[in-house]
Formats: sequence, structure tokens, C-alpha cells
Amino acid sequence: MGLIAGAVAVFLLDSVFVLARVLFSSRCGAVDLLLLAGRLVGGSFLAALALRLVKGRPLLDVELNSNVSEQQQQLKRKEKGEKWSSLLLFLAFFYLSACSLRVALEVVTVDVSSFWNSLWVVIEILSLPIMQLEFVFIKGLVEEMSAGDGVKLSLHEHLLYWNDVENKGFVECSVCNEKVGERTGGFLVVQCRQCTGNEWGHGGFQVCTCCFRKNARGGSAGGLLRGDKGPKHMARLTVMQYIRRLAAQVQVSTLAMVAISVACSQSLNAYIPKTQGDIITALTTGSKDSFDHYLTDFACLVVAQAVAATALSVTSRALSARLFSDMSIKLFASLLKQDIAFYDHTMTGQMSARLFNDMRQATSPVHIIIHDFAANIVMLVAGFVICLQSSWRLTVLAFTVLTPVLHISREFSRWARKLMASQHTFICDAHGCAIQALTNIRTVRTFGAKGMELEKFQFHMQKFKDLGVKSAWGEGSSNLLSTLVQQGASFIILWYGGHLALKQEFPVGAIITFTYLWNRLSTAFTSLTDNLNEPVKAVSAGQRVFELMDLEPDIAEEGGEPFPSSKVGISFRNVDFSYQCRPDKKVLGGVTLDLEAGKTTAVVGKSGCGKSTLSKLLLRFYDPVKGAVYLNGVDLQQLHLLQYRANVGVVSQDTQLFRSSVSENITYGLRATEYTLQDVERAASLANADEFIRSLPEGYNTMVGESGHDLSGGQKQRLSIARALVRRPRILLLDEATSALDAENEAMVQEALDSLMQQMQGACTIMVIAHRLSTIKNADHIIVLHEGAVVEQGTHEELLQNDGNYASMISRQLHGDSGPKTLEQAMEDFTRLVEAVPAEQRNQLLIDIINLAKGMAS
Ligand SMILES: Nc1ncnc2c1ncn2[C@@H]1O[C@H](COP(=O)(O)OP(=O)(O)OP(=O)(O)O)[C@@H](O)[C@H]1O
Repeated sequence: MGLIAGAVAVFLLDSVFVLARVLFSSRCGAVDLLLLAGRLVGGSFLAALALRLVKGRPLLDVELNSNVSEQQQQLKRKEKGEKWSSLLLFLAFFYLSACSLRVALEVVTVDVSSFWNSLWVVIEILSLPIMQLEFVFIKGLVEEMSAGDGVKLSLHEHLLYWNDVENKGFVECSVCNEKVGERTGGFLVVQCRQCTGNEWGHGGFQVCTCCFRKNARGGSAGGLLRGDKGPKHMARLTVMQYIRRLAAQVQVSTLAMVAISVACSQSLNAYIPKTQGDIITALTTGSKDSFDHYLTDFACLVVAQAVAATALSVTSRALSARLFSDMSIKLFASLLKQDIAFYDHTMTGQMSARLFNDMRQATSPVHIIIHDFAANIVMLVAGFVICLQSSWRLTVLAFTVLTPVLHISREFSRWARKLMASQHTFICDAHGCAIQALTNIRTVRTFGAKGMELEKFQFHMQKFKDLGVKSAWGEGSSNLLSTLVQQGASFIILWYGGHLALKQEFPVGAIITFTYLWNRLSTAFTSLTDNLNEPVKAVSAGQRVFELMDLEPDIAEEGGEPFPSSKVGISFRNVDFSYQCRPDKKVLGGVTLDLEAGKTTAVVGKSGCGKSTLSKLLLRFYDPVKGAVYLNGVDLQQLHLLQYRANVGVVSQDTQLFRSSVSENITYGLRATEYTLQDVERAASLANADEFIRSLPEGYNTMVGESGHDLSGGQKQRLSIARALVRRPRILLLDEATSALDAENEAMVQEALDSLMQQMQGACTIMVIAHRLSTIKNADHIIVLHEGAVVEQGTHEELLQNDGNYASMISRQLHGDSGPKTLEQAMEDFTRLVEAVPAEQRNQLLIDIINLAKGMAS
């Protein structure tokens, strides 16, 4: 409605101007009448559009084949409407620009000595911005009318319109971050036009019908932003909001210093041509006193301007550096504190791209905002005032040309924004591809997938290049047009000002002032419009940076009850759990179990039955979808998570090491005051790792390569066991990882694990995901998981007697999957087993086997 009211008001105002011109101007010739008629017709057209809009009728009723779906009809209507609207807008733009120039040329020749003439001139000058406003409203209405019918989706407050993805190939869905369009299977996209409605067309809300449907079903759709409870949506930033947020990161005193230096340096810069003009005028009139006076002023102004410009440069650079560093720290802190569900859905490349590329892009325009925006705006305002002082006629002429330049630049910036958004997506894809391949380089080489990875990278870079070339051509044409229009203005100044000067009606110095100033103003204007894209580009990067900086995890690590000092028992009660990316697959269903305080509980079951998921819930990487996990009767969600995790020791299957010394890897996460060197060596000895660590070139100070690639699997496991031991945990989670190790390493790791469990026995509550019979058998309690449910539990003997899942699992372990073996085969296996165990442990092995056999016989 605002658009309609504005359009009608502008139309009425313009009609008044046109009528006043026809009635009161004695100079109205044929051309003027033609132009005036055009303005009236344009205005009527505008009013007609407004009326059609009020009646709710679309601008173009497109005849469509009745076979096509309603969605496709809307899309086609919109496509056709957009073509028509581009043509109409092009015509309106040229027509109104011609009208403005004609009015300006006429106004400057009027003699303003009489009151009526002056009044007429003021009215005509006021009509110039009205014409521009008329264009803005025509544009708004045409775009609104040609948009086709919008749809109302529950996830957004405004009407959404079908978005034509065919021209670009794809767009990114704002909800699920997926690329949507013909390249990805043709899901349709809807877009909010009101949210995109700011002047740079920024802030698009695009949602694909695929993800919207999933979203409506409460599914797992969602983009990068998510917490433990599901996807999150952040409001889109507008350019002004982005600038305000950037400013909020900076101290007020720094901002004030920058503002003062901008104001001083630019107003002095605008005033210098005035003094230069005055010097020339003093020369042409032969006034020595004036000449000396203006020359002294000139010298003082130049020095003051240089000092102010230096202050500006120093403060703005210092501000950029400080902003980049402060914001990077905040973003990294935010990336570190997210829920595990967030990392499950995010590629490392995506996160590092946000931390480095987006951060650089988001903060880089600070320099541009200060130097090209603030400085140029001050220059334009100060210059405009000085221009008006020198000659209002020349000012009217010159500034009439500026508005078309602004429109051309704005149109280009809209187009370029779309290209840049696509370019950015391709470069992020390429980046993600490269990081993934380099992180997993050994797998890539093992599977001979080098060529395939390169092809994927090439595909994205090729797209990036194509869009870059297209953008370069567009920029070139836009520059050509702007330059021609600008130089046209310089020509008009010289032509008109020169004629006045020849008639002695205008001081030569004023022409010089005007020409110098116009050069500075047009440079300021060009640089302002050239850089219009920069904040837009930065807003998308800023959006990505700020939304991540604002993202709060659902599972808070701080706050809550302290860890109890007594022994801890853990119980799962009716726990249901599914991972967010596979919401339909229930990984755990109604799990109820107890890990008794100070006892060892073994969890056994087939691969994929949910054993590791249990330990992840225990670490509170995720919260159960239903039910709860209790520690001494207190829900884990009520505990201080950092304190809780500090008391849990973990030995997992995939040991992750960092690029630092062996001892730093063992004490990872502990502060220097929390351990001594003896603690580290003791932990390493108990973990069977001391000997191999001492054989390394620099012992405990040897640097471990990235991801520990220069250590064997067994050595890494033993370091991980030492890491768990040195923390003196009260809860221990062991994921027996012996399958990937050779016999010798396996024996050593097992020995280390046994020693770890022995050390912790009694003082520590242990949950072990067990594969080895001796570990299972020695556990105080055994829980058998099958397809996410607890199917049996008890001691080894009790479970064997049950003759259920556990008994058949043990039997499979002993006999292999191919059924009972012959006595000879069994003896061969037995001999191999005995040989694999270190000599000093063979007796124990034989005793274990005899006990087991007795148990089975009874
Ligand atoms: N982050 C995840 N996102 C989605 N699904 C997952 C994730 N982690 C595990 N799963 C799935 O959950 C199920 C249980 O996995 P879990 O790792 O708990 O099994 P497991 O019993 O420990 O298996 P294994 O003994 O082979 O380690 C599997 O089907 C697995 O594919």
C-alpha cells in the first residue's frame, strides 16, 4: 500500500508541475509540449498500474497450456513479466533522463531578476528530483506487478514468489543451504521480495520446495547453522544492520577519531579548488593583495589537509587490523563451542572458509566504508555547497547528469551481486573439495582417486572463471557508459561556463574552481558507485560470519551442578536417540541400563548396534531424543558439563593426535599446573608406551606429525591410553580398538588396556565397548545391545546360561561364522592364539581358557 500511496502522491505532484509549466511558461515550445505530454502519459501509466494493483490483478495475463502445473504457470508468468518490466523500465529511464536534462538546460538560461521567473526556476528545480522519484515508483510498481502470484508458506511472514533459477543454474536455499535448480534436479525455489527490497537488492530469502516440505514435516532439513535440537535460522542482515554491527565491535573513541579525520580531510580537500579559483580570479583582476591573501590560505589549507589525510590513513588502518583480529578470535571461540551435531553436518573446509575467507571479506570494506563511502559523501556534500556558492546554474546542469550515472551503477551492482553470490558458492565448493581431498590424501591415493578429485575441483573453478569473465564484460560496459556520461558533464560545464565568462557574466576563477571541483566530485561519485558492491559483497560474508558468531549451542558447557565427590554410578532410562541427518533411523530405542559405581560394565553387540552412540550420550555430545541419562540420580543436563567431561577419560578407536610433542599430546587439555613430568612418564609406562617413546629421537619432546601419521596405530592407541590415565578420570570409556592392529601391536595395546582397567578398578566407573573375550568375561556386568535395544544383561556365566544372543555371539567368536571346526582346525587356531600372546602371559591365557571351557561344560 505504501508503494501505491507514494506513486499516486508523486504522480499528483508531477501533474501540478507539468500544468504550472504549461500555464505559466512563455517558453513552452513543441519539444517541451511533447516531453510534457510524455510525463503526463508516464504518470497516468503509473496511476493505472497502481489501480490494477489495488484491484489485485496481475500486470500480464499469460495464456498457458492447461496441462502445466500451477507452480509452472506461476513461474512462466513471472518470467514473462520480468522481460516486459525490463523493457518498460529501460524506456522510462531514458525518457525521464531526457526530460530532466531538457528542464535543466532551460532553467539555467532564465533571467532570475524578476520574482516570477525566480519562482518558476525554483519550481522547475524541485521537479527534477520529483522526476527521479517517479522513476523509482514506476520501477517498484512494475516489479511488484510482474512478480506473478505469491504463495504464503508457514515459515515466512511475507508472500513468497517463485524464483526463476533457470538463468543461474541454481541458487542456495536459505534454509537447508543446498543448491537448488536445474543442476540439482530442478526443485523450485521461492523467494521473498519484501526482504530483498532494500536498494541493493540484498537480503534474499530463498527456500526450496524440497526442504520446505521436509521442514513442514519437522524433518532434519537445515543448513550449516544447527544445534543439538535441530537447524537454526538467523535473520538476514541488511547493509545498514551489517555496518551497525561492525561499528559495535569498535570503540566509540576510535570511531570518533576516524569521523573527525574524515570530516577535516575531505572538507579541506573540497575547499582547496575554491581557493585556487580565487587565486586565478585575483590574477585576472590584477589584485596583488587578494593574490597574496589567497596564496597564504592555499599553503595553510594544503598543509592542514595533508595532516588530516595522514591521521585518517593511520586511524583507519589500525582500526581494520584490530577489527579483523578481534572478530576472528570471537568467531573461532564460537566455532569451538558448538554442539557436536553442528560438526556432524559441517565440512572442515566450510568452517575454515568462514574463519578466513569470509572474515577477510566481511572486514575488508571497513577501509572502503571509511575512504570511499564516508570520505566521498563528505566530499560530495561539501563540494555541492561550494558549487552552489560558485554558480547554481552550473550546479543544476552538472548534477542532473549524476542521477542517470547512479541508476546505471545501481543496476550493474544488482546484476553483479547475483554473479558474485554464485561465484562465491563455486569458490566455497572448490575450497571444500580441496580440503576434503587433502585431509584424506592417503585414502585418495590408495583408491587412485587423484584424477577424480582434480576433475571435481576443475568443475567448480571453471564455473567460477566463466562467471568472472561475464562479470568483467558487464563491468567494462557499465564503466564505458558512466565515463561518457561524466565527461559529458565536464563538457557542459566548459561550454556553458565559457560562454558566460566570454560575456563577462562569470569570473574565470569560478570556472576553474568548478572544473577542479567537478573532477574531484565526479571521482568521488564514481568511487562511491564503483564500491557500492563492496559492502554488498561484504554483507553476504558478514552474514555468514555474524550468524556463526551469534550461534549459541543448545548444550551449554558452563553452569550447573558440580561433579560429585563420591563414587559415581550412571543410569540410562528409556533413552531414545536418532542422529539429525537420519531422523527416521532410531539408533537407540527405550534403552534402560546401569553402569554401577566403581564397577566395569562391558557393552557388546554387532557392529552398528549403537555401542559408540551410548558412549557419545554418556559424554553428552548429544542429548537423548527421549528419556534421560543420570549420574547418581542427577540428570546429566543439570551438571556443569566442563567439570563433568574433565572427570571422564576416553580411549576411542580413532585416536586423534595434534602437531605437538609426545608429552603435550599425552597431557592434552591439562594446564601445566595440573600434572608433573613423573605423572606423564608413569601414565606412559602403565600404557606400555614408555619404551617406544624413549626410542623416539627426542623422547617425550619428539614432535608428532599432523594426525600422528608418523606413529603406528598401536603406538597412537597407547598414547591415547596414557592420555586417559594421566587425567585420573572418575569415569572411563573404553572403545576396544584392536581389529585394525597386527598381532604384536594388539597384544601390547591389550596389555595397556588391562593395566589401565586394573589401575582404575574400584575408584573408577568403567564402560568398555568390548570385543575380546577376556575383557568381556572379566567385566562385572555385561550388556548386550541389538539394533539399538538392550536385549540381555548379566554376568558372563548368567548370559551363557540364558543361551540367547550373547551365547551365540561367544560361540561365533570361538567357532567362526562358518560353523563348528574340526579338532585339528581348532588346535591350529589355538596354537596361533598362544603364539600371539607374550611368553609371560601364556600361562594366564591357558588358565582363562580352561576356566571358560569348564563354564561351558557346566
Ligand atoms: N554422526 C552420525 N550421524 C548419523 N548416523 C550415525 C552417526 N554415527 C553413527 N551413526 C549411525 O548410527 C548407528 C550406530 O552407530 P554406532 O557407531 O553407535 O555403532 P557401533 O555399535 O558402535 O558400531 P561399531 O562396533 O562398528 O563401532 C549406525 O547405523 C551408524 O551408521
